[in-house]
Amino acid sequence: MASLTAKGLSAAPLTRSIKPAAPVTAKRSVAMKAVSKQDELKIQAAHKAVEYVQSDMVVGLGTGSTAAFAVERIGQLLKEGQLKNIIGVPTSIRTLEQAKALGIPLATLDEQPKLNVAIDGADEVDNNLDVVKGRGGALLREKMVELAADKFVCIVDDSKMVSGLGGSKLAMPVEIVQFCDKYTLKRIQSLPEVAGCEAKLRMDGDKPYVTDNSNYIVDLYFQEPIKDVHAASKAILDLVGVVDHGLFLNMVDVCIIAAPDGVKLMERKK
Ligand SMILES: O=C(CO)[C@H](O)[C@H](O)COP(=O)(O)O
Repeated sequence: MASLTAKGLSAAPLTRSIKPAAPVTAKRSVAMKAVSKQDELKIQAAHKAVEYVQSDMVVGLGTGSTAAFAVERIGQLLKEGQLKNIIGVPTSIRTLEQAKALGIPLATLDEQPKLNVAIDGADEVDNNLDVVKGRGGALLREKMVELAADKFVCIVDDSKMVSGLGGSKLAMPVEIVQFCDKYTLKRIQSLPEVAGCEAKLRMDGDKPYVTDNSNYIVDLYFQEPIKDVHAASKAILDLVGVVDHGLFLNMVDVCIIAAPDGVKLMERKK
């Protein structure tokens, strides 16, 4: 198990002093609609994560409802002049469009191969800070961008915490090429490293869901947490036809977890 510290946010190693976020109320959200209690937690985690962003940084912009609050906050700070000269590297077309609308200057990994920080949500987080991502379908670009960042800050509400990955009984996604998808799906499901999982092609209405990279997604459903996530990761990735999967292992540096009783921070010790 990785060595982690859990601590209150007052002890967080943040250096930039910025105007504190306006108190989160049920009236505030990305689209200024009423937000749920869970969205309030996501906003708290997102705003805390944005304190890692300083002027002149290249920042990975995650995908999903939690990450969208961080993107919104970065846009707001740029507009107010509290942040300057930020370049965002979006992890999906959705995020690219949101960031563009907010006026955040953008680049690709081709143009900015080295990022200072990336901020993104997750679907499951375990005590080692290994995470499942990609229920929003953006896993490949997320993994590429987040691996290129000096610091990957993961932001979640406490509903995402699990004792073992796969334990939420929700999907663990695998991005595959479209060619002979049923063949690849069967090969994934037959791997001993994911024995007992059920594999389903992700659908978008009556058609397969297509990722930003024109691939399909196979969602794996587990009854029990995955026994050996590293073995599962390698075995899935070794299959020809698989592009990547939603197990993000040894990648998260800091996880900000918002819960009704406060916001906590867990750090991976290097
Ligand atoms: O990996 C992702 C998208 O591919 C998201 O970060 C993940 O699904 C969490 O999303 P949300 O913050 O909406 O719960």
